[in-house]
Order: sequence, then structure tokens, then C-alpha cells
Amino acid sequence: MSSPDTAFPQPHRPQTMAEKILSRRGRQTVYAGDLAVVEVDQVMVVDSIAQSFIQRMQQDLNAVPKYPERVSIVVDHVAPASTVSVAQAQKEAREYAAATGVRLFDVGRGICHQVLMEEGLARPGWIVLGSDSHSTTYGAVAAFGTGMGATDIALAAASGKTWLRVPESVKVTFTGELRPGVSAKDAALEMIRQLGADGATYMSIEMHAGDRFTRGERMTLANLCVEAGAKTGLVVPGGEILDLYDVPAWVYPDEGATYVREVVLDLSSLAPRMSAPSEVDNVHDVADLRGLRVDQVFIGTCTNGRIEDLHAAAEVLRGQRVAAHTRLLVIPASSQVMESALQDGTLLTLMQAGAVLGTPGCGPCMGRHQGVLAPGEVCVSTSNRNFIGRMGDKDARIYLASPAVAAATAIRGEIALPEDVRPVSA
Ligand SMILES: CC(C)[C@H](C(=O)O)[C@@H](O)C(=O)O
Ligand code: SF4
Repeated sequence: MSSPDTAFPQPHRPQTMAEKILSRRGRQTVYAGDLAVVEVDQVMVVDSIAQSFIQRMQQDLNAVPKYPERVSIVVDHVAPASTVSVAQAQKEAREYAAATGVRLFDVGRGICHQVLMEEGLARPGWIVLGSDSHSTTYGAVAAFGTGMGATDIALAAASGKTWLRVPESVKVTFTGELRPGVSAKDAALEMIRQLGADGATYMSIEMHAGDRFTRGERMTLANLCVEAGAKTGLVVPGGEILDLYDVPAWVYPDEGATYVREVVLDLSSLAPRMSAPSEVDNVHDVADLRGLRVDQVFIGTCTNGRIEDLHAAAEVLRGQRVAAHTRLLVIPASSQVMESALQDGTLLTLMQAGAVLGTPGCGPCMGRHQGVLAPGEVCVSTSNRNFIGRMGDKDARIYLASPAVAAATAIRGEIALPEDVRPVSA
């Protein structure tokens, strides 16, 4: 795997993180608005796009991946396959991986973004392109992650490079500390509300959080950035990221860099938040939505399907029962998450409360299988999108929330806060 090199001309004015990474990986000093041609450290292809990717590679470009070790195919969106045509597409993806030597993460390994992160295939200063819009998630570890279509992805796989217009940056500074029961998801939803669903279109959201937030929490923040239209979402390295990775000094933004907008978000004033149908920036206090009857609760996805999310849910669900009229689906984001949750007893706690477990992967997040919604049904989900028809019927409604709020809602069978649920002594 390539490692960003060190010899590099000095920039002549202060740079944002996006400008820093794209300059370094393109070996040319660039600023917002410039065109950058950069080395790509990892190309990620998901099952739903694999067929078009393979077609572009073989028929349009007549090329093989230049660096097979820099390409990963993940079977996660509809896994295990739901129809014969899905099964056929996945079969072709497997055959392609075997023939070209690219990595394959097959059914059950987990959601693309979670898997790449666990496998060390996104690192500080890297450029990671994914055939999936939530590829902004890699910004959690200061990798410039971004989503692209099958054609651009294929070009990057074939050439090892890509070209990008260097994005302008919005600076988001987190201050204060979260109160108990309030999570990074609440902070992320509030950030999207303040920026607006298209408030950061084609921009880099540069998040300054000091040593706050774990890697998982940073993934939640960076994941949601695309819901403000962002090209990428970069969290300035701090806290446990410094223990987990070698962070090169050059990824940090310069003092005095240019931002098109600056937002300060005081975490200490935040209450649990919820995004109501059918735009992600339609964010309210959970307290204001309390009492709405809920048919399905879904805990999982690349936003909130990690071990810490399952722990937060289990803490609320321990010794409780899911309401009789409500289904609780829990789908760990990866096989690693599932194994940890099995080993530490979290899965047992969840199952004893009435949760139904699914294969690690995207599950019903985009309404393809494993829990699609009927007309009129209401779902509280820990995912990142609540658009009309996202999880099934166009007349179903989706509310986005943290794992703790989702768990409390499952117990009450209506939108609820963790504090609404009687705590059970361990
Ligand atoms: C299937 C994939 C291309 C899609 C995306 O781009 O994000 C999906 O993951 C989603 O969340 O809507
Ligand atoms: S979990 Fe949902 S948002 Fe994440 S990649 Fe899968 S479908 Fe997209």
C-alpha cells in the first residue's frame, strides 16, 4: 500500500484539511476551486454497483485494476441475496474478485464502511473513493473519503488516480461535553440541521472536536456529512485516533485557513434529537415527538451499528420487553461487531428483550430486504436517511435517532426518551 510521501513544496497560504490532503496526494499545492489529480489509496465497490463497475472496467475501459490490493468489493447492501438477479450479480462480483485479485468481503462480513475501517483500509491522509455516498465516513480517521459513480470508480481502479475539484470548507467546532443520554448521533443530527440538507453542497465539512469522540463516534459524525450535501467530512485527529493511527503532521489544517462558513456547536446544551420525515435536516427534540406510535425500530447501519451502539441500546433494554405491537430489528454493522456483542453478552440482553437479529450488512436501511415497511407504518431507525420510500412503501414514515432513543422507543412502542423507561437494576 502506498504511503503518502514526504518531499513536497510548501504551500504559500494556510490550508484547510481538504486542501492539505489533496495537495499532498497530488504533489501539487492546491486550494479550493483548483483541480487536483490525486493518488487513490483505496477504491471500494459495493454489491449493488459491482455489475456496472465490472462492465465499465471490462467493456468500456478494457482494463484491469492497476493495483488490485487497492480495490475492495463488499457484498453488504442486499446480503444474503434476496432475488435471483441479485444472486447473479453477486456471483459475478465473486468471480471478478477471484480473477483480478481484488479483495472481496462477502455476505456477512458487514457494511462496507465499517469493514474498510476495521481492516485498516482507510487511514489518516489517505484518499478513499467508494461507490457509495456515505464514503464520507472515512473522514473519521482523517482520510479524504468520498462517493463516486461506477464510471469514476472504474477509472480510479484502472489508473490508480482520480481528479477532483478541491472543495471549499465549512468549519464546525464542537465545544462543551455531551450530557448523559446524549450521543454523537444527536450532535450529528444537530449539525445537519444547522447546516441544512444542501448547506454544504460539494464542500468539505471540517470538524474540530479536540480529543472528544471515539473512532466510532467520529464515524457517525463523518457519515452524516453527506446529508448536508458534503463532498467529504473530515474530523481533525484527536483523542483515541492518536493512539490507533500514525497521524502525519501534514494532515492538520493550518491556522488561518479559509472557510466559507463557521459553526460552533455547544454539546452541553444538546438534548436527544430526532430527524422527522422526510428530510434529514428536519430535526427536533425527541421530547417534542414523544408518544407517536411506532411499528418498527431498527438499530444498525453504517451510522450506528457498532459495538458501542449495541451497548447503548442494551443498557436501556436490559430486563425490559419490546412492546407487543412493535418489532425491534438489530443488525450489527459487521461480523466483528457481532462477535464482540456475542462474547460480552450484549446479544443475549437484546434477544431477551425481544430483539430480532439480522446478518451483518445494511439490512432494511434502503428498503431492499429484511424489514421493509408497509403503507402507513412508522419506523424509528438509527440510520441516516428518512426520505419518502427509503425503507419500503412511500406512505411509511421514518424517524432517525440514536440507539438509546431507539431502544426506549421499542420498549414503549411509541417515541420515547431513555428516561421514560424504568431503569432495571443490574
Ligand atoms: C447503494 C448505494 C449506492 C447507496 C448510496 O450511495 O449511499 C446506499 O448505500 C444508500 O445509503 O443510499
Ligand atoms: S447501511 Fe444504509 S446508509 Fe450505510 S451503506 Fe448501507 S444502505 Fe447505505
